[in-house]
Amino acid sequence: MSVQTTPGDAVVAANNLGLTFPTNDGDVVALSDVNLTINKGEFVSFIGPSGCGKTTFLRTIADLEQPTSGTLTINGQSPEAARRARAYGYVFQAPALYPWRTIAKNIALPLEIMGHGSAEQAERVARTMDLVNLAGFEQKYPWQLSGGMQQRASIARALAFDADLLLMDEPFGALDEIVRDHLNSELLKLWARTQKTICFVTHSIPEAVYLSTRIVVMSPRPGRVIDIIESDLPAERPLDMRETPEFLAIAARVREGLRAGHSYDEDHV
Ligand SMILES: Nc1ncnc2c1ncn2[C@@H]1O[C@H](COP(=O)(O)OP(=O)(O)OP(=O)(O)O)[C@@H](O)[C@H]1O
Repeated sequence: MSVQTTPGDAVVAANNLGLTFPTNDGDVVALSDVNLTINKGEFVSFIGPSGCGKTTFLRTIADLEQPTSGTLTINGQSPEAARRARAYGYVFQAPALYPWRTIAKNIALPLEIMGHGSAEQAERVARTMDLVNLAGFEQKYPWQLSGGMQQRASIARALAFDADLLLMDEPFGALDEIVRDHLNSELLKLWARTQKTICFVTHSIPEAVYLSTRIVVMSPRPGRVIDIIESDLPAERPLDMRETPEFLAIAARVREGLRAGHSYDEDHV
């Protein structure tokens, strides 16, 4: 399945992308024949059951895994060149903050590694902490913050070097629903303010529909894209939009795609 686009706008372009892991129990096809173009400023969610290759796709974009077939470019470059150019920020499932560093020092760490001067570091830390509504918590340690605040700090860390592309692997999966709702609407505002391109992995249909301009439905064994759903929901999305018929219609289509992927498994396993 592929989506046509103007060449210059493509941030991520996968063509017949495949990735097979050799294991003791035989080959695991984590990605098979993935064709997907993600344009500048899109918010694309990846949804599918465990093992369908969502994380592997993000890790391949980030040059943490190597494709075994097909091609993948980031801003027209190889993943390796994109990594060297710091083309993306990566937010992991768990906040992964260093407990011995303050929140400000955690956010500054990649900037330190990149050799930014201390004034530049301070300016960027202040700006990104403000963006995720954490101003005032600079000198706290991770354990002094709630789970949601820690996850916001890790988003700030990914934003700090101001890459245009943000890769987010189930960042809110471990949070309770109220906090998750709040962070979902915060993330949408942040996306609107920064105009970044976001690739977002989730297991939640409402989360995918609420956040995305496009939803990529994936299925396992082999990991592949089975549907790409365009959202025509307005950019302004209050949380109660999730009860509207338009929202529920998109959610139903995602659910249908997931079900179709599941029956494929039953037929072929
Ligand atoms: N390094 C590895 N070596 C061998 N197999 C791997 C490796 N990494 C991932 N896999 C396998 O590749 C498949 C895709 O894994 P991946 O983590 O991308 O799935 P996922 O959709 O992100 O799952 P989840 O929702 O559980 O995070 C799985 O079958 C997984 O076991």
